[in-house]
Amino acid sequence: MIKLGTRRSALATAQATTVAEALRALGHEVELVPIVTTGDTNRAPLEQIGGTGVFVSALRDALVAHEIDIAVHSLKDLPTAPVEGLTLGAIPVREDPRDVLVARDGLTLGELQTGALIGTGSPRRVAQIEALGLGVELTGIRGNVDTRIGMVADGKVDAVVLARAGLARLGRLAEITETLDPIQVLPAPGQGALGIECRSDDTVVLAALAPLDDPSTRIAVTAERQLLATLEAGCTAPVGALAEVVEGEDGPELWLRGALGEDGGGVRRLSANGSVDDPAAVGRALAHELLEQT
Ligand SMILES: NCc1[nH]cc(CCC(=O)O)c1CC(=O)O
Repeated sequence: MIKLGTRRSALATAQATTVAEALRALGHEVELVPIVTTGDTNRAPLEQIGGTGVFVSALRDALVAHEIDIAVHSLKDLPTAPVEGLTLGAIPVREDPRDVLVARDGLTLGELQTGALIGTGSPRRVAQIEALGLGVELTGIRGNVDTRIGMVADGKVDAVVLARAGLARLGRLAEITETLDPIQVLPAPGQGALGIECRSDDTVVLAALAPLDDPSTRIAVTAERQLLATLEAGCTAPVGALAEVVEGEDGPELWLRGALGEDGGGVRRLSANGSVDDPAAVGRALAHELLEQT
């Protein structure tokens, strides 16, 4: 029996259930174990209570304590620093990584007038939307996907920005009014991908997870996460990154785009192509270029 730990939110449960079903389809017995994290019980702004890592540490503690064998994370919430004794046993095929707008009356970003209120608690989304110069107001909000969409329905804000992947997993794609082009808003590193964590010495679970891994997704998110780590940025930092394995003239290549919000407003943006054999090097190099850009 494989014990799979999950947070109780609708999104976390949907993600955990998908992984449990995939493992069951391969003939494994899987039990879901609910875990409560600080991020679920404390409604203060994430920056005050330790960033999105708060969603993760309780699950990691449960893994180390053998209370669970597998933790399913949204990869974008997983801190980049490695944890002794734990490893990502599988990174499955990622969902569409882009951000989306859910606005009143079917509006798109360009149709929101000066002074319109957009709700988002993400410094990355704030930096990139402000840099578009639309004259819209941004206000910090928190809460699960349902709460955030509810703020649009209640008229508290004109629009919210969310990850498309979350809405896909909750069956709520119909509420999207615009999918944002990464040229305007680059998603968070790892957005849309799941990270399935287990103990590094658990050979039985590692073997069970191996068929769920998608090498192209792993390559892409490795570059994105190394870019984030090199910028020494936390999960709530104004950093966007998106990598793809594309077909180049001499075979597959890694294409990485990065965005870094600056203190005084404005966003630095750069792109690079590199080798799929060393995605971390591609992420590191682009991070250094972003830091040197003035
Ligand atoms: N920050 C919370 C969070 N963590 C993962 C997702 C969506 C799913 C994903 O990106 O894999 C979301 C919601 C959102 O940003 O709208």
